[in-house]
Amino acid sequence: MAGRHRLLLENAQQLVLVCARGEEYLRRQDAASLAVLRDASLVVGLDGCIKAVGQADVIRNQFSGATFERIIDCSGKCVLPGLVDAHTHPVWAGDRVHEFAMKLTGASYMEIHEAGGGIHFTVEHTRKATEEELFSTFKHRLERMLRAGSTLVECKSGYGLNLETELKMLRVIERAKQSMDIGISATYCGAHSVPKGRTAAEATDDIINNHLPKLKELKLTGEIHVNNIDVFCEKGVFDLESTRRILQAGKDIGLQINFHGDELHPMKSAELGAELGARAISHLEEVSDEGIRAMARARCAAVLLPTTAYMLRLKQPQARKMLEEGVIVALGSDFNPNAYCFSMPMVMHLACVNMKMSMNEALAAATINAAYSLGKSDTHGSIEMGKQGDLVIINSSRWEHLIYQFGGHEALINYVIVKGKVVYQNERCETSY
Ligand SMILES: N=CN[C@@H](CCC(=O)O)C(=O)O
Ligand SMILES: [Zn+2]
Repeated sequence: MAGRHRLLLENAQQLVLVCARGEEYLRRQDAASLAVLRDASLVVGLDGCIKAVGQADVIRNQFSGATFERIIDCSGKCVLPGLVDAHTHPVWAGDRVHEFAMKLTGASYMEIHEAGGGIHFTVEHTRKATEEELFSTFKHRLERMLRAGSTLVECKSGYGLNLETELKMLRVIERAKQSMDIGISATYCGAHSVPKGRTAAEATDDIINNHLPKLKELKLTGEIHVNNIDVFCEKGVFDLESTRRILQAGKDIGLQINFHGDELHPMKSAELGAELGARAISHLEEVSDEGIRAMARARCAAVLLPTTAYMLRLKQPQARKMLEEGVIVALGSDFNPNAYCFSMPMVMHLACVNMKMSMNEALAAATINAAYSLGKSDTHGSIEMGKQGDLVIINSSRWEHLIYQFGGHEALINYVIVKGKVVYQNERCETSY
């Protein structure tokens, strides 16, 4: 095939497709065995989409007359799809390192929250920050995520709680969407906590009567494009009935339901999410057996967050039971001032060790299934013809090193590529033996 193309990756030792038959998600056995090619090459076109993937000699013949803007020799290296981080809170001011110290000496997440810290602390600082300050720290965080291999990231608002600051956060997310290489799925999370001085019922009414109509208006004028609606459904935050009202109202204006549920107490969030047609529910440390079955039936993704369970010393979500029951399991970093982790490779490692997932299951959860949780598996999450050319190249001859080397991704990741363009090249990359 002659003509000009953007990128040729040649002769990778392993090319991890994840899946190869246009699957929207992988579950049960399909998540346990991934599609991997050996001695393979890949071509990305000028439109940023994958044009061909296959055995190196076949691709060489097929593209013998073609020219490429860039060619990367991948001998001895592995190529994987860009990682997808299904859950983050990356726009905020005011870190909480002091609370980390409190938690280490025994304070629980909810004790700190009820004493006015936690989310409230971050809300106070985020309300005071300018849009420019928020954008600058957010941009820096996104760059760190990209360097750790994430090419599509879900990003929540939720440290404003009042309309003014929620919109400020969403404008910051929109600006990054328009100006940065990394892909973003934007989530309105105005129901992340009940604002000080209000009841949950008052906050619910405010969201339904004021916040959501404004979001609808801004979508119509093209100023802000929000994809998902989120609520923190938790004892002492938003109960099941308020959660239902907010999520339904969000769905009515075209948002995908993707919310926090069954984290610290069993709330029947999973049952509610399945009933409302939620795309995804995050956390689920306290999900019921019936909730798991309902999620499997409804094809509602479980977004598991290993950093949270680890840092808060919570009981681990029952990943094995979910996988056995046929739930679509995805992973997220949950980056936020409580869980300060940018790295999906470390998240996958924790999911394997603490939640007993296999490395194949963890990679499926951090690629195609995370993409599904954001309604994006038609364009992201696997290396298949027609999908966006979002890729990670690691300097190792076995892809599993990306999970195995805990915290080792900084030396291991050689290139991160978005739409066929190298957006990060690691000069200090080392060969792993
Ligand atoms: N649980 C609720 N929300 C976040 C924590 C946010 C925060 O503590 O600032 C989470 O997913 O872990
Ligand atoms: Zn969260």
